[in-house]
Amino acid sequence: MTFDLTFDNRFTRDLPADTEPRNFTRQVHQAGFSRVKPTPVSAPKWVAGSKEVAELIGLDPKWLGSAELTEVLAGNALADGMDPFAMCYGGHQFGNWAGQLGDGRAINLGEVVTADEKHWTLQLKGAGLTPYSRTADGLAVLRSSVREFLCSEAMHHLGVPTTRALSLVLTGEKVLRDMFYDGHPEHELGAIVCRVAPSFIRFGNFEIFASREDTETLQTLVEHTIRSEFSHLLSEPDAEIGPDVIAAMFEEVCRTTAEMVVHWMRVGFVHGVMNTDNMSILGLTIDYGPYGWLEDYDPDWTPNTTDAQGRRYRYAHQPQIAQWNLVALANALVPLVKEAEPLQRGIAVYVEEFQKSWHSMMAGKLGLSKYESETDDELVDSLLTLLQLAETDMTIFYRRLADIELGTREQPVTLELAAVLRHLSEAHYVADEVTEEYQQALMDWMRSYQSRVLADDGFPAEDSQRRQRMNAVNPKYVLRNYLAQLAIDACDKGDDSLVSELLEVLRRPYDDQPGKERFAEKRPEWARHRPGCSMLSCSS
Ligand SMILES: Nc1ncnc2c1ncn2[C@@H]1O[C@H](COP(=O)(O)OP(=O)(O)OP(=O)(O)O)[C@@H](O)[C@H]1O
Ligand SMILES: [Mg+2]
Repeated sequence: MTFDLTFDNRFTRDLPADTEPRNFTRQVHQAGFSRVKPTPVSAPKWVAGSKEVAELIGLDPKWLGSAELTEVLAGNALADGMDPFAMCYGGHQFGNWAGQLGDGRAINLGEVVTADEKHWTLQLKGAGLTPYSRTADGLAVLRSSVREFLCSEAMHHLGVPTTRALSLVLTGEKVLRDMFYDGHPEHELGAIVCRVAPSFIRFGNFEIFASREDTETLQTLVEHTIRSEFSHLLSEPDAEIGPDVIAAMFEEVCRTTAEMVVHWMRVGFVHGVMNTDNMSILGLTIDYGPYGWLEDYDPDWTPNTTDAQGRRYRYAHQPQIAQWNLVALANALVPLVKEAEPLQRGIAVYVEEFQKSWHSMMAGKLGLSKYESETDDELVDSLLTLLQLAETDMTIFYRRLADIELGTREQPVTLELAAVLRHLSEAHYVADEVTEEYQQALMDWMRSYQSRVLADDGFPAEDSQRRQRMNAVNPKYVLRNYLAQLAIDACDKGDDSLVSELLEVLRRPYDDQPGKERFAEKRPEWARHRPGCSMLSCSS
């Protein structure tokens, strides 16, 4: 079976392979990967697929849902040209070096090469044991697979760099999970997501070889990465890969990582487990585990129950953590770059790039032509304080702010409390918190905002144009935590219609989509403390 796909497996060609052919848990040395086949499953069943991802990799969408493709994407069959393997990587977890981790339940099928010569690695998540499974079972449950599938695609359509998801299938197997780590494991439905990305190389792939002082394999991995993903940095295709090029690659990783995190901040995404093994060398969001979406704007929020104490991966801390992770990557590259200075330059680029992108992102959210530090530092700071003064839904707030008429420089609208509240009340979670003091702060801010908008020389100060600009960067539809949970509840009962409906709505997150407003509403009260809606377990 070929599905008319052509494979060109660069990773397995370029990197040294593990010489042990048997599949058992172990430390794997001086190898980039181990060849391992997905474990066959009893009753594969198609749940959902992404037509855009099929097209991206040159797969005729007619195959989506077919028995033939379901078999392959559930791990029961291989298409011609596939050469399945699990990668060896390490990582810093919650700030500590964790040693070898590796693809413990992800199995790469191979790299599809498209007519325009792009490479796309297909990877099954939850496809069975590998040498890197440690004490776990190599499997994934439907609950976490629905979350990964929907969020990958939602993030892409929001314009956030991310790995993609081609398919979601049920395996027919039961998987035992202790969701709350409280000694009450239960059987859940097993599932597999097929992820797609140009490369799944993580910071941890470099760290593992550096930690073992295996400079040779480290150099091989860096050469492979640069030749296949950063070839634009080479003066000619087979130019030698020395310290300068490696430092240039690092600088680019710093830049793309900064951009990725700014996007997260823009849409209110909290990754939840930003360990270095979950950081992509391409600046893609990877590993949709205990992630969550900010509902009320709370910079200290993290969805990950495992991180509830230290809150290392809370929303507002993500930019610093990304920098910490980049330092870990830099340390891994020191043996090849030889000196620290060029890598420190990369970190400085991260800081600069983040600051710059964050400013233009905030200006965009507010409908300003550009960020002026002199006025806008104060405007943004006071807004972020205001959003916490009364529990305020971040997504709804920015959409509704765009609707408030400010008038023009010649004819400013006189802002009235009642009118402002009419627009914004939908964003407030607790009516009692809209106190007089809050109303005062809100109106003070609204007036400064109005003067700033009307004084903006870069854009014509027309309300309708400002609304259009704001709505292009402030989504109406995000994968609210409780919506994902509703889709999971239905799916658990065999009804996958909500998964498909959400996938469809989230394809156009910035459009109004009449008839779909219920997916843009704030979190209902029942979901405030419900597991899966407000807090997520790592058990997936
Ligand atoms: N059920 C499991 N079986 C085997 N290994 C697992 C399982 N769950 C997690 N791991 C491994 O534990 C490590 C850390 O897990 P983490 O939760 O970051 O990743 P993940 O959700 O499995 O996958 P990915 O990062 O590929 O999206 C990784 O090496 C991962 O492969
Ligand atoms: Mg992971």
